[in-house]
Amino acid sequence: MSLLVKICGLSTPETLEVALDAGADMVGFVFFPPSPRHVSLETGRDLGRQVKRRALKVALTVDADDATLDNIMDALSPDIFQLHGKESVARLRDIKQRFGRPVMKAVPVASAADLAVLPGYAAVADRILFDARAPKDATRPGGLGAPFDWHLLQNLELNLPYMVSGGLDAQNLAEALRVTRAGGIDVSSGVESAPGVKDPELIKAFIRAARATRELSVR
Ligand SMILES: O=C(O)c1ccccc1N[C@@H]1O[C@H](COP(=O)(O)O)[C@@H](O)[C@H]1O
Repeated sequence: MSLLVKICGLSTPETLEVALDAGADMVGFVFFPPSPRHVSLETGRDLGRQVKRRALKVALTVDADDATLDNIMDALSPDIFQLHGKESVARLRDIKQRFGRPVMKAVPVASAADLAVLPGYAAVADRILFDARAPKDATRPGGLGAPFDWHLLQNLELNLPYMVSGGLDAQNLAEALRVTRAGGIDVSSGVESAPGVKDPELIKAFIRAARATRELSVR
């Protein structure tokens, strides 16, 4: 299986086009007002139309209620929901049932104890995204450009596809993949010149570096 590359937090037609042209497999749109990458429903609708099946559209939400998800479904019609809050296993089940879309559950990682939630989520989620646990006083639970200790996943046995994120960039992604054996990588800050400002050259460099790791065994 080939490596999945997700570019997250796209908010302009220009940078979305760069990511699609460069061969991103997944493009992520953040629907979380405190984030510098937040997009309105209207912008999400326009960006979603622009994708034209060239990549999977991912809607990133944080503990969103049904009404919010209804609106996102209507505007973006995402291929996947990325649930980046404290959503319970039961909530994942509800969302899958109600919206009929796969869900990728973000699991915050700071220590081995954080992996105890995996059996519960693995029973329902379609994919797991391991991200660095945000500090307690952070304004958002992700998108902070901070890595976690990838060695915590070194001996992971998970019967589900998984991706890693958190502080990845073109320079460190190969090592993250080598250690974690993840099937995909997800980036936001590492392809930006400032929070929320995507840099076309960094997007291209990230995807180029990811494709150069093809010889690594991935899952
Ligand atoms: O990008 C955001 O602003 C964001 C807000 C709330 C939850 C998650 C968010 N981003 C996700 O966080 C990880 C790591 O991002 P980074 O590369 O360290 O900036 C990634 O999955 C983003 O999709």
